[in-house]
Amino acid sequence: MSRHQEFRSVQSTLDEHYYDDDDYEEEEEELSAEDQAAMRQGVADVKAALGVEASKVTTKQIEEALYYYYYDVEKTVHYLLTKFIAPAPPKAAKTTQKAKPPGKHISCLSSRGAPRHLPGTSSAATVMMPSPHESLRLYSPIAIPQFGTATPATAMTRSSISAIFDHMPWGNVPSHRLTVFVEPERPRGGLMGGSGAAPKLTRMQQLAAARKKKVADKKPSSSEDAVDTTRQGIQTLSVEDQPKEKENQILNVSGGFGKRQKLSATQAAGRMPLAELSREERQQDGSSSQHDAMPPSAEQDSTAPEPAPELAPPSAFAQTLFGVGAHEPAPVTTRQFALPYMAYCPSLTDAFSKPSPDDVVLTAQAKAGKKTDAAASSKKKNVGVDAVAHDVKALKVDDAPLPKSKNLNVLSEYEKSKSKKTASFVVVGHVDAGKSTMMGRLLLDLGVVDQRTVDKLRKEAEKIGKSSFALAWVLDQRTEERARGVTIDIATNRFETDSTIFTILDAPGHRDFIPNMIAGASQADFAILVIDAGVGAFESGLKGQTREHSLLIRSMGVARVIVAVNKLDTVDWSKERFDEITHQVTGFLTATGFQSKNVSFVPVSGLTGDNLVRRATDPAASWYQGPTLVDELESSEPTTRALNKPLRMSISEVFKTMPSPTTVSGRIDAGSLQVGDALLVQPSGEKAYVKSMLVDEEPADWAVAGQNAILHLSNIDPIHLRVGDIICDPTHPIQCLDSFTLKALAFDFLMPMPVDVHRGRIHAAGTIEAIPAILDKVTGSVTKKKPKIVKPASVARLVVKLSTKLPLEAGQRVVLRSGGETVAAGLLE
Ligand SMILES: Nc1nc2c(ncn2[C@@H]2O[C@H](COP(=O)(O)OP(=O)(O)OP(=O)(O)O)[C@@H](O)[C@H]2O)c(=O)[nH]1
Repeated sequence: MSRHQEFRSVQSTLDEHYYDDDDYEEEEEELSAEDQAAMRQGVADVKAALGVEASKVTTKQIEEALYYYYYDVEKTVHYLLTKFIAPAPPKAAKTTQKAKPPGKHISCLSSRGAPRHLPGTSSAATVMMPSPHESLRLYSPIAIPQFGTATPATAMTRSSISAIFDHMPWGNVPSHRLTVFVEPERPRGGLMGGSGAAPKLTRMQQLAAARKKKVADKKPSSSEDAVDTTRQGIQTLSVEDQPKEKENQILNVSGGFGKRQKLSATQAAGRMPLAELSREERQQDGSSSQHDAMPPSAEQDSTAPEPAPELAPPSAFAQTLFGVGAHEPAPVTTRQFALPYMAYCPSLTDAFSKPSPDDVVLTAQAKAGKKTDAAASSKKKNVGVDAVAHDVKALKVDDAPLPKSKNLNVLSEYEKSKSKKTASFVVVGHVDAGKSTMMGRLLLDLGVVDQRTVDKLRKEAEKIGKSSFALAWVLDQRTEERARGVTIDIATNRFETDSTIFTILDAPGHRDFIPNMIAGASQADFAILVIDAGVGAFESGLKGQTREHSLLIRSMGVARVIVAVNKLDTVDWSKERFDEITHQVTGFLTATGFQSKNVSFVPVSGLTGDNLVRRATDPAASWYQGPTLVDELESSEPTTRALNKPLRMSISEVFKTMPSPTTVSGRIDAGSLQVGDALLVQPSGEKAYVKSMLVDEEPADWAVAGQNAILHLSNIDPIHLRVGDIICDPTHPIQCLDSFTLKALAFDFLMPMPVDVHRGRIHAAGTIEAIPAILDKVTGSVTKKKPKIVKPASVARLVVKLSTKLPLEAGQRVVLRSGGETVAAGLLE
């Protein structure tokens, strides 16, 4: 392909890509009067300048040259001289061919993008000469982009095309006159417009970019190299190079955070950028860097080495990622800013980085034992001694000394002791039956609470319009309970008679608090069932919690119940009313499973105290000459104690006391314990030791089943202790189960269904998974296998699955509730 063909190809490509036919307009109009005048003057001037040589060129040639040089006489003369009058001798054939006026073969672009030729001549046929500026713009490598992206064809031929015009005089423009091309601002968002954000890459471009990034990432020989590279980069980010010592001094005093504060303060004061701040600091130090001293002109000189930019110190995040590096010089550390918690050592990891206190003790004990043997066998070896010394040292640091045990025979101590009997009773009954008032009055009459206290409570109760609840407030001590006038949780108190120490468990009557009532019932030896003798109240109670509570206490193993027929003062101590209630409740209780010999009735008024501690003074009550409530309580024999069984104590409360930050209280259900004993807490599985204890509020060395004890524990964190947990003998631990079989009395229809499982103070979600059998109530033998449903009042064997593991074992009493109702209760098999 000849150069001309090559150029035409390029030209056509450019035309094709950048010019629409619509934009192309032939300028066929005549010269304006102004142009004609300029042309006439130009021709005259050129001819005058050429002198005799003017005869060698035609007027038309002069006009065309003038036109294309915009009437520039000097350029026109130069052109005519070099082209027509005294042309340079041809160098070679090829060059000669090159010297032919290109305008004969090409049409060129004006600055507007249209060919400039003398009006009245054909664009294709007329000699067309691009101005030097136009040729530069067209063929300069930087000129192309202004029209958009060059096609591959133009890119390939661009360099070769520029050579075409090497010989042309208008190509020899002095460098100082060359157009300096400033690349125009690219349209925001690319040629297609858009937001100006990075254009969306195509799938192919994304893949290419990912591949490129992958190759770039692989460049460091190893990951360490990469980290080093990054670290070096971070190091170069440091603002400070010179005033290291001063910086270190500052940090030695205030630490990294102090430095950070200093910087922040300065920045805040001056509102200067970090880079300027750094320079400011250096100047203060009197050690301006070379870079700082450089004048702005020098900084801008392109021949000068690229000045190091003002760099920010590595961010705290970068330092967190890459650290400081042991080999790095101290100044780098001066730019460390303290992050919150950077110096914090998580106690959890530390907690497991060392042996537990128990492990240390056991190891020390084991080694101490071994040491004796080792010393006897080989005294020459001092290794064991060092080990024991180390362990002893560890003991001093980590562990509280273990409580000493007196190694008592607790059961024989209990038998020898002449202490009073102990008994716990739960007070149950329908809401507002008068349970709390009755217990408050009992405590007042027994002298446990003095009259002044009750008067004070009465005044307080009067303020909120609840003066009738003054006695109830002796037990209902919570603000919410007092405000609402209902008991919410079990309230405990204690009193003594001549023969027995009683613990009161005052249960809430409201159906919303049945779980708390169950918790109270699980600790009781017997129960007082309070019935409101008022007209209508008894009847509604029998349908409500009188019935449910009776069922529950029986299911919880309570065999003895004293029925206190209360508020008889409101019915004028009517004997008929009392007899009626006695008759109905006896039938109901015996149907529930209580033996009639274990059920007794006392007509009382909790408000006045009649027949509680003393006999009724109201003459209307003279018809009753039977025992008072306290008499009934004293005559109630507590159930047999499981003294010889493994220790089981359910936790009622966890609290702090002076002798121990970890104190628990509860009733000992089985077994015994003494100070110094090791205990196991389930379900946490944590071990603890009995540091000291109180039994019935008196310091004691031991405690047995049936007693309420307060234990001060050591070597355990309170986090492992919760209300309802079981404290047991580590050698005979209670198991934690998530499935069990229950022999239950149905209070409602039962089938495979979700239930709440209550045992003492703990409860969890569960499901009746299967009903293997219906049992005979008396003999316990199977009457029907795998029933689909269990009717109320039937006894059935149930398989219950729990959502979580609970400390459970055979013989324990469990209550199942569903939809806020008690549906079954029974014994774990
Ligand atoms: N007239 C009379 N009123 C009584 C008697 N006993 C209690 N009351 C009143 O009955 C109301 C309820 O008494 P509480 O002792 O709060 O009843 P409760 O059974 O403990 O209530 P909950 O525990 O919330 O179920 C109070 O206003 C008492 O003054 C009584 O023997 N005679």
